[in-house]
Amino acid sequence: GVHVAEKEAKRDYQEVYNAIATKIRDEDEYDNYIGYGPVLVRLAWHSSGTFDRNDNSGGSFGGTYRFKKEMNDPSNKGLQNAFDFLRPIHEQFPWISSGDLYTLGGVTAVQEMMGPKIPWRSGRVDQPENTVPDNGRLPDASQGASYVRNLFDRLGFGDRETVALIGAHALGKTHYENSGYEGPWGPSPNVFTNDFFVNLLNAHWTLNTNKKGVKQWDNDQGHMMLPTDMALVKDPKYRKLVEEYAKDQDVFFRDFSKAFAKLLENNIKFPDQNKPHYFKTLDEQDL
Ligand code: HEM
Ligand SMILES: Nc1c(Br)cnc2ccccc12
Repeated sequence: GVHVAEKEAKRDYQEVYNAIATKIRDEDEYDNYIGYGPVLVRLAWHSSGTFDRNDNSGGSFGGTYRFKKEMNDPSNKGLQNAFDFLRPIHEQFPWISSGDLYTLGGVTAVQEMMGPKIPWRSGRVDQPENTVPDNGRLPDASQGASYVRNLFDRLGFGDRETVALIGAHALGKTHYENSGYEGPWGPSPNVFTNDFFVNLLNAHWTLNTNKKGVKQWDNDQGHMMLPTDMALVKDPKYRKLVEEYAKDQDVFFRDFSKAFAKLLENNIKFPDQNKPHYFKTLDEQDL
């Protein structure tokens, strides 16, 4: 059922943001100098993406990613790097819940990679191991548009929100050992832009079967797209939205911010007194 967030305690969440942001800035060598930003965004998404609006199960509230059943979900391969990155932050701020930490990590990463401000509320409360949702709720990359539409409908999202959210694939890369997809990183691996949409529309894509027998799209500049990425230009309704975001990065940023905040708060009711935080970036604080 829907969880009720606990009333916000007198805590300095900007301090936690700054600790995460400083660590992202310092540890820049991870993943061939892409850094930890993208994998932190993916952890926030995967810890929230287990939500099912049909029975109000899953979602970020209980921080259940910390249990091996969820950590070992094949869909979560590679996210251990984000979990290990956040461990010393959790030791420094033991009062923050796992769910608040995983989602705050994603918000910090988006903002420090020059993405839009993401409003964030505290109050998630760790839940016990017997509340871990079943594996298999996170999306399969080999599928087409109708699968994507159904999966994001289960998460409570329409077409606009779905296309905006998948725009996060401008960040980071696929890793053979994690998902069976291999690709040199995208056009802007650690800077948040609308390049994913520009790339989708402008490059010449060919479908290849890689060494693991997995089908992926490759282009002449060495970028790759997943079948579910390509579905966004094959489906006429999605394609309209891809064209809109490719033309206007500000509209993409506005829609992404709303959808990402909603994703991280699915299945949670927040008390009115828990106001959304709009965190300052390190640059804005001259740190
Ligand atoms: C149809 C929906 C989606 C599918 C099938 C999908 C699938 C994948 C796959 C297969 C990878 C590569 C993982 C690896 O090999 O390390 C990946 C990476 C990534 N995904 Fe998605 N994803 C989806 C939606 C999203 C959404 C909604 C977000 C965030 C809002 C997101 C953020 C990321 C990021 C940032 C990476 C790069 C991680 C890294 O560089 O380590 N994805 N995704
Ligand atoms: N950089 C990416 C591009 Br460009 C296209 N698709 C992706 C899917 C997952 C992770 C990264 C990417």
